[in-house]
Amino acid sequence: MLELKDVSVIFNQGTQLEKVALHDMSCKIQDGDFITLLGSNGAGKSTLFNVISGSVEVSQGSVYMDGIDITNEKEHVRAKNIGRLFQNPEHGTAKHLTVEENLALAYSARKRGLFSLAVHKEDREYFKEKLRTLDMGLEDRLKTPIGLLSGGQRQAVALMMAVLNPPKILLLDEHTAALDPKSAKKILRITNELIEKEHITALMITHNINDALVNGNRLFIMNDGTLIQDFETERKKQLKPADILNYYEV
Ligand SMILES: Nc1ncnc2c1ncn2[C@@H]1O[C@H](COP(=O)(O)OP(=O)(O)OP(=O)(O)O)[C@@H](O)[C@H]1O
Repeated sequence: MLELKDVSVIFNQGTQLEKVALHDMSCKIQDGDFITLLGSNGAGKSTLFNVISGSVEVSQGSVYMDGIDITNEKEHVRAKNIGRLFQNPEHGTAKHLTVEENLALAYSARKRGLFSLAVHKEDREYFKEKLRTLDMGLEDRLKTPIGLLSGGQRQAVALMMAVLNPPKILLLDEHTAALDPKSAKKILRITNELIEKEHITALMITHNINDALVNGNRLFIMNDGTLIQDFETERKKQLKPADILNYYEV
């Protein structure tokens, strides 16, 4: 379980540029939750992800994972338990490296705690088997530099990299927003399958209200650095897109 207790993030504190990006935020994320996250631009969604991944220091409050205080744990240490995907598939994959080298980097980092490009024979078979489940023919592209793949194919590999040795928490930061509608749908379907199969706890930021409603078991709505709504399973099921629009400032 992941818990945030009274977490505030204040950028440029004490200067004219001071910005409270998260304001006294508290929430409990249970194992197996798949939370979709909506909110207007600047609401603090990515900052929340940065707090969870450890790439931004909290100004106040605490973060706990499985009851252990990880507030001061460094990002690279947390990376063993936390996978993250970004809007741009280029973020998180190395374009000059082949598909299998990218997978090897991610695999060695989480499995052995070090970065290695070496692809062991048994690892190659494992990567092939995993890529086959995507049903995109990527198992035959292991030796292709990843920069030559389409955005959708590259995001599918990035997703696989994030869930090799399944992390406890998967952070999806608008990971389908840069893809064409068909690829976006496919990546979202694969995301759901992987989350379910590997029992991963996930949070997904999206600006697509429909995606936020049909995916996941819980919905967070943020505004101005605050969590203003937390819809649990049954309440979420009853929501219509028009209900959501009321939470956006006009
Ligand atoms: N490193 C930083 N330095 C200063 N201000 C920042 C920094 N990172 C974020 N902010 C500010 O904090 C606020 C929250 O930003 P954040 O990126 O978390 O919002 P968001 O909800 O993810 O927005 P979007 O939907 O546009 O991606 C914004 O006003 C943003 O400008």
